[in-house]
Amino acid sequence: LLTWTHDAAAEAEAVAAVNCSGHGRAFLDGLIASDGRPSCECNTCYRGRDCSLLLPDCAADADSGDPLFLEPYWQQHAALSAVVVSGWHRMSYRTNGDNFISLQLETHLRLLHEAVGNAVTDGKFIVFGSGSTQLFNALIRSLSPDNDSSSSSLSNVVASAPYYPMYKAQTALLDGREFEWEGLTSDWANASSSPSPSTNFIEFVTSPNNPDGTLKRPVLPGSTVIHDHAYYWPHYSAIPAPSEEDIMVFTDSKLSGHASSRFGWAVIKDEGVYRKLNRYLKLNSMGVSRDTQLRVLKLVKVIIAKVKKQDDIFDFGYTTLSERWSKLNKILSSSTRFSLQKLPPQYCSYFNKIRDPSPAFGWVKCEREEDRDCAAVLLKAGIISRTGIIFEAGSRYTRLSLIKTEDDMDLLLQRFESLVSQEEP
Ligand SMILES: C=C(NCc1c(COP(=O)(O)O)cnc(C)c1O)C(=O)O
Repeated sequence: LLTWTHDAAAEAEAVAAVNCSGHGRAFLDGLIASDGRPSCECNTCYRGRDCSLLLPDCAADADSGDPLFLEPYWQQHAALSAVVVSGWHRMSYRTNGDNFISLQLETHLRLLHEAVGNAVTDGKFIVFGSGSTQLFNALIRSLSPDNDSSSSSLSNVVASAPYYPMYKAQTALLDGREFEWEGLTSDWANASSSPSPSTNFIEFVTSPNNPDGTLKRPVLPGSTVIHDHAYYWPHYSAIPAPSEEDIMVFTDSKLSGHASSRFGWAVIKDEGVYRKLNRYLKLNSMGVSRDTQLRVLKLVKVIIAKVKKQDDIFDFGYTTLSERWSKLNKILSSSTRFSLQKLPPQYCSYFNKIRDPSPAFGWVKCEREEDRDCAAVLLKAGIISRTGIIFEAGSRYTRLSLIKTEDDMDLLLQRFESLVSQEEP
């Protein structure tokens, strides 16, 4: 018999029942409409009280990697994935001593990596971040010489193009005396004189890569490598073998799709780096919200319980992305103006089969000499993409997000089909 949770449950179910025509949703903390009920928050190009109006000639927005393709999965598993937060849930600053993490959640993340087979965590430490974004600079500072150390060496932070722009933007913003952004690995790898031994290189290696989905390896010999495995899950990539790197970063934004919960984690081999990281996170934010940790624990438990069983999230995600890729590839197969990255089918230990690629993003190249600004060409055709310039890959490339809502994907396919149909045979 429910007592004090009854009203909270009723409130949550009432909001979930608000009709947004399948082109939006209402939230408990959404704006209140004139009739006193939470408003629908509509998908791109949809408007009206119930999101039923599709704006004509509205641009398809394929810019951000907003992982809403997984929203239907959680709506289909509402009872399993909901969590009620009591008014007195974990009010203290302290959780499990000084590292601010839920031991249950840490245990379940280890179980998840074991079940999926994408990372080895035995004998390694785990640290939580408010998004993996918070962990990038935490790691750079923890891997750089202490500013009070005698060594004058700096950490040169580098990445291979095309790379996730956040690495450069954040490092430049938070630039400290101990480190600075030093550009492309290729410039250093080809440098005539190898970097002086006192120079410490920190290399971001994103595998699978954002924007092009390729599985990447470090380029610079002797560099300290941060392996960003945001997309090393079966939705997006074959899992040939578990990653056993010394520094690995993951995010729930791409695992369950809960980008707004701001939850990432790092798997760290070296205890010294682990301790420095913990100190950074204590001084920077005193840990990740415990409300978020509770919610992520619930989601991870659902994912683990369904691993390799009927309707597990990885099957849902891979099936959804594969269908989207086959439609996009079909449209572009008849184009001589645009091409997409070509990734090989690969054996996946999770599905135990050779599988087609299903990366989160399409990496489009404009092939015509005159189409130098590829993002501008697509924008003119009503497609918002993310220019290759910010990935340091030049303007002839542009990125398409394939992980947004079904509505976004439908609009993108419509606009691209129309654009390609205008090509002279
Ligand atoms: C949302 C997008 N990127 C998220 C991302 C992140 C962000 O993770 P958070 O945990 O949401 O902060 C980390 N690493 C890589 C390689 C990523 O691509 C994007 O590129 O549009």
